[in-house]
Amino acid sequence: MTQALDTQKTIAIAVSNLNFSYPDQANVLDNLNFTIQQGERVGLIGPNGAGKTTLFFCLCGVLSPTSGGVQLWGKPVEVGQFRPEIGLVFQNPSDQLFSASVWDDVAFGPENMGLSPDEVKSRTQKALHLTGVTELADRPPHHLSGGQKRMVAIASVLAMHPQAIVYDEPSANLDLRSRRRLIHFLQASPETLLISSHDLDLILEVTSRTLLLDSGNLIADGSPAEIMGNRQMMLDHGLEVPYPLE
Ligand SMILES: Nc1ncnc2c1ncn2[C@@H]1O[C@H](COP(=O)(O)OP(=O)(O)OP(=O)(O)O)[C@@H](O)[C@H]1O
Repeated sequence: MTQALDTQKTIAIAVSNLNFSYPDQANVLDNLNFTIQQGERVGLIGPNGAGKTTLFFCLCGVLSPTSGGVQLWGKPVEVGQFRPEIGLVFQNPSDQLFSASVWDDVAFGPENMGLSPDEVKSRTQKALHLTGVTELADRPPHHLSGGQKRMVAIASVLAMHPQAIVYDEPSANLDLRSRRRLIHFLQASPETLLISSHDLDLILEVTSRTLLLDSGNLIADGSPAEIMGNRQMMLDHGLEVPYPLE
């Protein structure tokens, strides 16, 4: 009994019989089942339109599944209910940044969690420091470069102290130096991570388990080498074996 409870405690994300259809697009997610253990670092790969972003929106309660569901640490996700234990870094950081200054954007989450002004300040400072954007604190987010916006968007999520973070295409539009910095940052991140990307080298460097999604179906779930090194399977799903696995 105790052992069963302990095992359950370590499951951070549980997806059960998850189906999702948009009003004009049926079966975008087709009966997905998987769990992610606390502390795991998982890469989600798949061609354009596979359903990766839709899955992330279901995990974070932005979209309500057509049937089935998601549990975070054993508690069902309800659409629209704020779950501070999971954070979502959007594909386009501009979708996440809306305040007059970087500081205000990063402080927004902790403020809305009802934390004391001292705690909000301390979390904001720490998140800006961790992401290396302290010097941008007074700048308007819409004046920043793509790479700077990305790190501010990550800071705004970190300030809420989530235990799991879902990153949607985190290296999109980053130059080589910013991408390398992001990879180092992700490698040092202590949270449970689920990262979707077409940048398979990043997935290889940062994660230790790969989920392959295509047409809303979970095609494969295994080690990065086993999945991304499988030339035929990668080709069948519009992907290529990343260079280090060739
Ligand atoms: N708001 C929407 N309304 C209707 N259909 C949508 C909507 N958003 C996405 N879709 C459709 O759902 C499917 C999955 O899209 P989704 O954005 O989840 O895929 P993705 O794997 O994240 O793709 P990409 O790699 O191109 O970002 C696609 O066929 C897409 O056209």
